[in-house]
Parts: sequence; structure tokens; C-alpha cells
Amino acid sequence: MALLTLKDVSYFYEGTHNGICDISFEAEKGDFIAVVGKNGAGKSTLLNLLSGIYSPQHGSITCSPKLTYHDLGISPQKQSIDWYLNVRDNIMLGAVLTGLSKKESQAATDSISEILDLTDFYTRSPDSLSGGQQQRVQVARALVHKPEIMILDEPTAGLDYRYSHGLFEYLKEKCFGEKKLALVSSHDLGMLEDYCNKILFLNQGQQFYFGSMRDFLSAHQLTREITISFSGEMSDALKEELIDQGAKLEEQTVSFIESSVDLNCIIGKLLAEVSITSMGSERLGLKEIMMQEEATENA
Ligand SMILES: Nc1ncnc2c1ncn2[C@@H]1O[C@H](COP(=O)(O)OP(=O)(O)OP(=O)(O)O)[C@@H](O)[C@H]1O
Repeated sequence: MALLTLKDVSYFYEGTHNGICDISFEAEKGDFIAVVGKNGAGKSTLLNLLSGIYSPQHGSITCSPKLTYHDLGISPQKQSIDWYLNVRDNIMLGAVLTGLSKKESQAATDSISEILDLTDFYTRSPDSLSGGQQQRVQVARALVHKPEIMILDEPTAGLDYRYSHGLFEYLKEKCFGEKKLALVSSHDLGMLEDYCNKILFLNQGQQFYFGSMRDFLSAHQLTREITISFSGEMSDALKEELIDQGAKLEEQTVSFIESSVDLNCIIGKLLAEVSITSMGSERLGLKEIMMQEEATENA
């Protein structure tokens, strides 16, 4: 049973063709959804619609059972910290505004602050913190009241590896353990690939794919990336030919997507000029798949 249903949702910024068009999907309790797409694909527009910041100009967004604003935890891309409050009060405000008592709010603030390692900054003003520390305050404020639906727009922006992983571990536990729903955009595709069970892939405001992350990856991982290492000097003509065929050339390696070239032909041409020292292949990651799909779609 879907918790959140989007049907043909469109939104365009006034006087432009920019925005999102005909987005439809159903999200269930326990889903941890990666919202991906390159710059300008429409991720923030969609997340702002889900957050209620914008209203659809066409189509509908419904929740079943009906939830209130307090069931949402929202961390927008643009920072929304109250600069005149200290760190502790900023986070606590997120709890108090959802109707928790002062005592409950204090306990909830301590709990999320422990997880995001913010207790040492409690009395500090947000503008005395680093960008990554401010981002953690904003995320803590969005999550402090343990919302049913978490809408996080680039929550790991500015976070180092340790905090990004800590946050994704927390979200994983909330989604898969406590059956809450999270929709998260990020340019850290490796992290999304590792943690999320579903993916919404937007391209130029359109829905390119929505479904299981595993299915999306395995449908594309039939192709592999081949990397050939060589010694010797390659002629400029061969370099140009390889690049024309979509190969990536580095110092002494050439790599390309298996399905996009005639492998025997490339090996023949390489052997005519250089010595091949090793050859390996790797399954494509989410990043390579998206780059490949966007290139095909936009060609
Ligand atoms: N306030 C605005 N007025 C007009 N156009 C806008 C506005 N905000 C965004 N857009 C345009 O709408 C499209 C979608 O933007 P959006 O911010 O949703 O993309 P995004 O996928 O979140 O990108 P990014 O990865 O860069 O954050 C883009 O073409 C963008 O230029």
C-alpha cells in the first residue's frame, strides 16, 4: 500500500519551460529513495513540491493515511538555519514546532545531536560553525522529531566521509528498521547506490526511471567497463580514433564501455602500435550508468 502517490505532477517556474513534467510514482513505508539527475534535472523542484513549498500546477500528490506537516522532516538545499539562535535551540525548535513538550524536545534534541556529533556545539552560534557543521545542524533540525517522511535535498553537501556515512546509516535504520520513508537527493552516487532500495532518475525535468535500485543496476550491469593498460607510445591518429569511439585515455591506460565498441578491432589496433600489459573489466556503477543513459537520451 503506497504511503505517497504522485500522479502526473508538473510544475514550471513562471514564464519558463524549467521545472518538472508528468512525474508519477508510488512510495511505500520503508522505502529509501535516491532522487538523482544532473544539475538542473529537477530534483529540488520535486522535493520542494513534496515538502509543500510549491504546489503542483498539474497532477496530484496524495498521502495515505493522511499525514500532517508535523510528520514531515524537511532539509532543503538552501540553508534554513535560524542564525539568531544557538545550535541547541535551532535543533530544539524543530521538535517544539511539532508539538513535543519541552522535556520531550530536549531529549529528542540530545538524541539526534549525539548521532550527528553536535553536542559540543550546543552553545555556539551557527555562523561560527563550518559549512559541514551548519549542514549537520540543519539535518538534525529536520530529523529531531522522528518524522514519518524525510525529504532531504543534498543532506551530505559539505559533510566529510564519516558524517555522510553516519547519516546514511541512520536513515537506513529509520527506513528499513522502523519503516519510515526517505527521499534523498545527492551527487554522491556511490553512497546512494550502496544504501537506497529505490531510485528516481530525472533527466531534463522528466522521469527517466523509477523503481528498484537493484533492478536498475542489474539491467545496466550486463555491460562492463574494460580497462586496458599498455606500454609504448600511441600515435595521435589512434588516440583520436579511440576518443571518437568514446574511450577514456589516461597516461598508459585506455578504458571504454564494452557494448559501445568492437573490442577485437580496438585490441588489434592497439597491438599494432603498443604492448598490452594488462586488461580488466568492471561492472558499471550508478555514476557510469547515469552518464551513459543521459548521453544516449540527450543525443
Ligand atoms: N526559481 C527559479 N526560477 C526559474 N527557473 C528555476 C528556478 N529554480 C530552478 N529553476 C530551473 O528549473 C530547473 C530544475 O531546477 P532544480 O533546482 O530542480 O534542479 P536540480 O536537479 O535540483 O539541480 P542541482 O543538482 O543543480 O541542485 C532548472 O532548469 C533550473 O534552472
